[in-house]
Amino acid sequence: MRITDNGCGIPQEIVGRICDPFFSTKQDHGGVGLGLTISMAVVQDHGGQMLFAFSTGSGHNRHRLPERSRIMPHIPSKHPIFIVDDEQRLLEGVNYTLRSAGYDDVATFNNGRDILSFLPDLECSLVLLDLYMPDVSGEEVLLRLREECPHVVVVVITGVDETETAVRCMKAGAFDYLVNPVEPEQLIATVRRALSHAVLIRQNFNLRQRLLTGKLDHPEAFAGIITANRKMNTIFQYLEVVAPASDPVLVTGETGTGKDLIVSALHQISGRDGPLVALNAAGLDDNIFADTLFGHVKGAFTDAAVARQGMVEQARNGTLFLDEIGDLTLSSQIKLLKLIQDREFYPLGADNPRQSRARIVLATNRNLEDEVRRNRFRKDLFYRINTYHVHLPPLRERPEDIPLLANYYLAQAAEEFKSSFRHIEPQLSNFLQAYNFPGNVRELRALIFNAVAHGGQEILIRSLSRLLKTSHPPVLQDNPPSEKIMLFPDPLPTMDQAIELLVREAMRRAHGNQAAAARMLGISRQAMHKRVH
Ligand SMILES: Nc1ncnc2c1ncn2[C@@H]1O[C@H](COP(=O)(O)OP(=O)(O)OP(=O)(O)O)[C@@H](O)[C@H]1O
Repeated sequence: MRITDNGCGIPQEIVGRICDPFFSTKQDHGGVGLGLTISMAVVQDHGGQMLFAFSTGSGHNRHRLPERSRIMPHIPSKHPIFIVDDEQRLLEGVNYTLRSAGYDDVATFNNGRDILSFLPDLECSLVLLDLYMPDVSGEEVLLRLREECPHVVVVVITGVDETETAVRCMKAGAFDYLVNPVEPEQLIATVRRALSHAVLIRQNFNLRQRLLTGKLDHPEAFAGIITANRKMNTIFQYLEVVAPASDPVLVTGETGTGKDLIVSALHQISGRDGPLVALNAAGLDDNIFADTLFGHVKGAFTDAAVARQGMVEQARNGTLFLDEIGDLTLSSQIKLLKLIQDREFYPLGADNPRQSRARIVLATNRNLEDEVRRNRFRKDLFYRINTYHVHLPPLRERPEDIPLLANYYLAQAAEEFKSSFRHIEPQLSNFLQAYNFPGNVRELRALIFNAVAHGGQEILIRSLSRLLKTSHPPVLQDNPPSEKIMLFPDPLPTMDQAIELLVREAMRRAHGNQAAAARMLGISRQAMHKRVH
């Protein structure tokens, strides 16, 4: 079902349901040939449902639509803009400028009362508001909008250049205040800024809602990511909020934390109709990077017997995933920055640029801030790709996931090797949790598969014991010191055994320096000396 703002294509049953109490605007686009004069339908995203209004051509009867009939099934609408002005000429002028600039989801209102009749369900992104109107003034509309629809951005456009009024409007929450005559360029630039602001407000709002409910809209997209960790769940919620946007997403985390899985899930919920196309940038020199990404035309260089389509084009309207972005050469970074900023690129040998519609997602296991400090990663590129950023916690910071993942991989390995080792006992789980897994989930998987392939539980215990001897105990780094969690084996060691272990660990970390080890444990040097000997 498609409903457009000129009223065409409105199905009979919907018209039948809502044509009686109608809502009017000054715009008149003609009828739809159903024996009714429908002048406009405004279609909006209404939290999973659709809200729409339409009017007869006469515009005499103005009623608020009853709740029931205004709520319809969801049809996504990108950035609806409402213009409110009692002067027909100005209303049409702004409408025309917006549509000429490609904003075709625009509705017009010739008075403030009509727009207020939609509150609090007004689901547009931006209202361009005249101040001086009969009936209800623009200032009153502004106040009600700020109060009841805080996610809607309001730009005041008025013929009166009064500082006092401008200050009052800005204080009341207007995003900007423009004085007529407004140049088209100025209007478009303001609308662009206001819509970006609206996207941020909405994302913020959605994120808060999700965090409050803790629910996911697309649990199926994350089903392959085994976790019981709260932080991971919050990351899923964040991804659901930013998935429909077009700005880049940066995914960081140590090796083996599941960045690839996250990118697949993000693509799945993005609603994009193109494919997910992935490029691993590690080890690519600048020429190969450019050729792989942008392609070339036939004859671009000696061996270019045929044209090559680059990955940007292959991704179409989908997702372009650039992995190991921290390894890009500086010259490739410039090319990538241009692609992200201008959304266009030149295949090698092409005279004209091509447009890119793909959403760019980037991943790295490096600390990009460090790389920027060391002048190995461009600061401008870092800021440009850092708009949406998720950092996956390492496995040692989500110990509750270790038994889950171990059993998950054990089931797979037991099936593959026809093994009877099919369950990890709690004691063995504790043993696993005592290891810090520098290779994260990938390492855990290899450990389990290797054990099952070579004999089962005994091998797992032996491998783990060997690993534990040379590794640091896993301490959660991001909690305040008083809340640091240490993982203990089961059964617990006795007091003496625990003290002995602590002393040994402190001496190891202090490279045998007793004074330094004593400071670590908060005891005197003499006490340390006694413990060591
Ligand atoms: N939470 C998880 N649930 C199930 N499998 C996982 C999970 N996290 C990671 N894996 C698995 O671990 C392996 C490594 O994951 P992935 O390739 O996504 O890591 P990565 O962070 O991209 O690593 P790298 O930086 O080395 O590319 C894959 O086999 C992946 O399926």
